Amino acid sequence: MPNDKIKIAIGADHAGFEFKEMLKDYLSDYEVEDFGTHSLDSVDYPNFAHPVASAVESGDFKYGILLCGSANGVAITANKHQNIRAGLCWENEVASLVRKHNDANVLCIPARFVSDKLAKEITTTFLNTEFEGGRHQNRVDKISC
Ligand SMILES: O=C(CO)[C@H](O)[C@H](O)[C@H](O)COP(=O)(O)O
Repeated sequence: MPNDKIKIAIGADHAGFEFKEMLKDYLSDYEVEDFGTHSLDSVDYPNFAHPVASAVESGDFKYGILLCGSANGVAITANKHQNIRAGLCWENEVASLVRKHNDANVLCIPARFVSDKLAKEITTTFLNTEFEGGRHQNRVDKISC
């Protein structure tokens, strides 16, 4: 039987490690590949943000999820990749808008600034919201330089 689950690449630094583990359990309806980190030991977020961004950029994964303390480090890193649109989401409405308006393909969650309940809600919203296209497609097309 073909596996038609949506593929998600997930990664975090030490600050996002526990939320990453929680989200992996939460996302049982998806095929989730964990790009690390695998403990609470202090690590450097680019070591995980680059591989997740590359995995999405290659087309092997539909979405990426990245977590660090503020989510700025992982978002800045992921957005260095040409075809990545990584959005920092700290509440549900922002997660909805980053899909509807920006066609984001990487969700960045600030683990030190949201509850685990909100992190789950943000993730659900992101994964279930479609890009609206239209005027937003024109703008997304102008992002690359
Ligand atoms: O890089 C970040 C901010 O842009 C992330 O929030 C990191 O998780 C944070 O910098 C880690 O800080 P720590 O003091 O080394 O735990």
